[in-house]
Amino acid sequence: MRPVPPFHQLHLIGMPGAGKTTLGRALAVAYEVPFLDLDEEITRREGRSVVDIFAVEGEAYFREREAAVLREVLQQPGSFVLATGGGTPCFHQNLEALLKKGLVLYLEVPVPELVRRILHTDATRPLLAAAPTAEALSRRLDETLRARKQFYARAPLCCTAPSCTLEDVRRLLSAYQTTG
Ligand SMILES: Nc1ncnc2c1ncn2[C@@H]1O[C@H](COP(=O)(O)OP(=O)(O)O)[C@@H](O)[C@H]1O
Ligand SMILES: O=C(O)C1=C[C@@H](OP(=O)(O)O)[C@@H](O)[C@H](O)C1
Ligand SMILES: [Mg+2]
Repeated sequence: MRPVPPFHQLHLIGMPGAGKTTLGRALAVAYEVPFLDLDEEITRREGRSVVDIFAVEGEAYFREREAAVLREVLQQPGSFVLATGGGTPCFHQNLEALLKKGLVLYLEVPVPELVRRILHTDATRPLLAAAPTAEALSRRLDETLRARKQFYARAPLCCTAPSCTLEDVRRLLSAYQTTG
């Protein structure tokens, strides 16, 4: 019989490169629940990549679609793990929607580690495209984090390990259940 997961919906938030998609997928496997990635859901509905949406329609359009698709996804029945996009909690009252429907976990990763990861990945991140060097990327991420911290800080769960593991999340979930 499938074990009951210690959450109804688990929502991962954090900066680009924090590992939301990677850890989210692993958590879904570990807890035997479906995995949803908000960027993928947007891409599927739009029939084009996030990069294309940003390039052709601009960020405001992307944020509107993101907010609409998020609300749709949050209505899905049953338990699941959701990886949001880095900016998701910061627009259109999305954080309130996330907090209302599930347990929100912030992956807090230091900027130098984000820089290392983003430089080593070939997935394009449109908001960081204007940062051609590691220094520029680092400055850009610092600024972005400064603006977003107020949103991320409202998550009831926060993993501060630079490389958050399944075991770290298990501990956080069990401490959260114990303390209420
Ligand atoms: N814990 C980790 N340690 C090292 N690299 C990681 C870790 N988690 C993710 N990465 C790498 O960082 C990059 C961004 O990960 P991703 O899961 O796409 O982040 P996000 O969805 O938060 O933007 C990918 O190349 C991924 O392989
Ligand atoms: O930080 C952001 O504003 C964004 C992060 C991306 O997701 P990841 O955090 O998964 O890279 C994606 O939603 C879009 O490019 C915008
Ligand atoms: Mg992602």
